[in-house]
Amino acid sequence: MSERGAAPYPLRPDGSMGGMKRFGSGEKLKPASIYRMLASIYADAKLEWKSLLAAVLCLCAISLLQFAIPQLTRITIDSIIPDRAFDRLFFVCAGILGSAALLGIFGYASTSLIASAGQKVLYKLRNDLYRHIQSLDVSFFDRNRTGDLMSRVTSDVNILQQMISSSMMQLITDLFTFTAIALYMLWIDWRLTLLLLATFPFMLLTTRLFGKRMRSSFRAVQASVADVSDHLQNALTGIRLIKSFTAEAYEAKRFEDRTTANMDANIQVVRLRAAYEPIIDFLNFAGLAIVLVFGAWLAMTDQMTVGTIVAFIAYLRLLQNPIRHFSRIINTIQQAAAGYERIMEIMNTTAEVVEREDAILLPQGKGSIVFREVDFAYGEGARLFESFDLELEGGKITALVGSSGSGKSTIAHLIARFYDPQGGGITIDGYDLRSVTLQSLREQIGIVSQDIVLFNGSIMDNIRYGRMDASDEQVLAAAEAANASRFIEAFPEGFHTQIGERGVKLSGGQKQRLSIARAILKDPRIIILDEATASLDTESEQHIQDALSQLLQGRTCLVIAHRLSTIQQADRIYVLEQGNIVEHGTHEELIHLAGRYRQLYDLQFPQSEQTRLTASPRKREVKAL
Ligand SMILES: Nc1ncnc2c1ncn2[C@@H]1O[C@H](COP(=O)(O)OP(=O)(O)OP(=O)(O)O)[C@@H](O)[C@H]1O
Repeated sequence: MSERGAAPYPLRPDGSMGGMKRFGSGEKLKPASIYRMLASIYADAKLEWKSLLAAVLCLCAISLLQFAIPQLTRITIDSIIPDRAFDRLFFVCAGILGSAALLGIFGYASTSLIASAGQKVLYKLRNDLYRHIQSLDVSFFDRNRTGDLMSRVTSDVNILQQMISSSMMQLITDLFTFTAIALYMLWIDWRLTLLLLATFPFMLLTTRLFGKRMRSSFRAVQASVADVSDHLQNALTGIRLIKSFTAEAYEAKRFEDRTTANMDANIQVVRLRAAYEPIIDFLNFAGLAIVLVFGAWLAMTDQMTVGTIVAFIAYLRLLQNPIRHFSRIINTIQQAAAGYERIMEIMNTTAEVVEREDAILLPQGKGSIVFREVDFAYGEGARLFESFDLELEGGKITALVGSSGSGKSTIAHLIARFYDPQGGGITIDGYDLRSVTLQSLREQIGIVSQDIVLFNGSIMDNIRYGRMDASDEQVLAAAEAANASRFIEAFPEGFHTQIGERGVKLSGGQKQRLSIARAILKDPRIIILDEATASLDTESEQHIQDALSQLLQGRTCLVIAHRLSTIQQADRIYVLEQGNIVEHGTHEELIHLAGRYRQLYDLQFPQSEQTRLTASPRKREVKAL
């Protein structure tokens, strides 16, 4: 197997990740993209239009109540106090308390309605995103970092959630309140109102200037979060490697570099916010000064009552609230828009390996696999195969040997259609892989490799992964055939023993037998063993060999092996070097050919060299290419 894992296939020279761009480079986020985000999110929210409508009505009521309370103050100052109307004080008191209670009720209703509609939209978005990521092909995962993808599904979606649940509601309330109050103030005294509103363009300008800078800082924050989670993911899964190389200090330093970038980006955001808020506060006070000075002059010249000035001051706060909140809301919206773009990048990435519209179900046949004039390169890399031909006879065992990087695993990947060749074609029983559905193709292929993935769950669940609808009896039979029953039953909880991160630990050989049981249960027509016994000791290898011979019976098998002891029974062995077949034949034929295979064999079994010298030099009918 090639070394995939620690550093996935790197970025292209331009820093891009193929289908998907990387973020954090300060690209421009246009208002149009914010609008598109809102439109698309709220298009999804249409499903929830009844709750949204009810929430909007609640918000209107909140705006009216917020407008009404200062009116009570004005009435008290302007008419109740001068008239000494003690009896009306009760109504003022009841009015204020009643309005406050209603504000609470409408606030509760609108918050919970919007929050639950928002949650439902995000639930859908997160699941769509996950489903879409799963539908993308292997090359997408080669190009993109796991931690980065994880942060898109988790933290980017969370930011959107924050925006939908709290910020948007605040924005809507503010807009209603602002419009109602501005109209009222204009009606009462348009000169004072216009004077007051003169500070608003400055506020908007400041918000806009800071908004631009904040946006790129947010992107940097989000990109650094992705870097941190990517590093964590790599380091935690590779903790054994780190320890064996005592690379803890080196890794800690690399982690520190990423957290430093994250800290710097966050500090930048805080600094911007810290500079922005005092400017807005200053403009707010300028508004207050205008109301007080100009209002006092109006009152002194009997053009306005004191009550109206007090109401104006109360309204001023409400009028400024939207702008005040706007900075916070705009932050969240900016963050959400950056997150949304990152999410949409994935959603807009399409798989390269796709099913044709007229794809048919691959019929059950003998399972003969033919590569005809196949050209293949990974991504933009150098060509690995050129006009490559290969035949795997149905129902027979074919082995691939050759030096590391010669392309053995790639052949397995091409058969499973993890990648498509750029030229030529691959057929199974005469059906081009591109003409059949992916499901029907992959259902007929079982892959057992050296890297065994077991999920958190019981042993039973893990074997059943091979065929979800299998009965318990079938799972037990598969485990028996894979020589796994004995060790499974030795656990106190038998097949219900939990494995994975928080369950029991299994040895390499035990894991391997579970993966073979899984493949036996799947009962595929084609089996690919990719270095399946590479890292086992002799004892467990014997168990596994027995299990494997059960698995291989009557199927088309492709065995990729470095250890030549495991493939001597193969019907045909191909020796691959740098994407070319250099020899093929049976084990005996290749030994007598005394070529590359013989060379590899002698390296692994030095005592056979002696045998060779004494063996008759009878030439077999061997094809050496
Ligand atoms: N996903 C990938 N993206 C880019 N290049 C890849 C990818 N997988 C493999 N390669 C490259 O393709 C070549 C063939 O790799 P492959 O894994 O098929 O070799 P192999 O014969 O199976 O090697 P080994 O015996 O070491 O497993 C190597 O040069 C490898 O670096």
